[in-house]
Amino acid sequence: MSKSNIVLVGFMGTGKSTVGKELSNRLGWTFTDTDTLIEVQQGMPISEIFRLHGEAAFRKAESDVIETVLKGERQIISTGGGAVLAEQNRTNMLQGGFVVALSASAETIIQRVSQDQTRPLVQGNVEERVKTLLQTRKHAYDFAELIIDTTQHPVSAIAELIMEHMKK
Ligand SMILES: Nc1ncnc2c1ncn2[C@@H]1O[C@H](COP(=O)(O)OP(=O)(O)O)[C@@H](O)[C@H]1O
Ligand SMILES: O=C(O)C1=C[C@@H](OP(=O)(O)O)[C@@H](O)[C@H](O)C1
Ligand SMILES: [Mg+2]
Repeated sequence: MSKSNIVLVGFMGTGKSTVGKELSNRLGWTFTDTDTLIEVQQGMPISEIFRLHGEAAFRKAESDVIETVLKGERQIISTGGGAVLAEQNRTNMLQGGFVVALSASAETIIQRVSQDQTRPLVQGNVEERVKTLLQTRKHAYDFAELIIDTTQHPVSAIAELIMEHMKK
């Protein structure tokens, strides 16, 4: 494989953080979750960053982290669901890594994100918020080099699919 990082993108709840950890364990590559890095840098959870500083400040931090992290190599980089919205981030991802998009059915996403109520963009009526955002971001992940629907697959199978693809 010519590219030295794997970048996971996709809507909230498609499994980027979970699959990223699994891939990192299997490949022995460093695991980096951009959300976790931002939380460590700012010393507070994502929900607090949104609440105290607003989404725009979070997006700026996210772009900075993506640019910095992509300078390294042999990393599995799990991004947040909105990281792909900025064109510069998409350009950096494609330049610095092999970009894999994870997807899932709306029902699956609703079920998965309902179990963890910390995501600031899907507070309140989770079903309605997810459906609206899914519509807004319908084509946001199309730029990826590989797209995997995770609805019917366990995490281990998704990691294997990605590893199989890297061998080609
Ligand atoms: N393939 C899968 N099958 C079943 N549950 C999954 C799968 N991938 C992730 N999950 C679960 O869905 C939830 C969201 O996963 P997470 O990795 O945080 O997604 P993301 O980082 O894309 O928002 C977690 O509870 C996780 O255990
Ligand atoms: O879709 C989004 O805009 C967001 C997704 C979250 O990450 P996950 O996709 O890992 O849940 C996190 O970055 C933040 O809450 C915003
Ligand atoms: Mg995540």
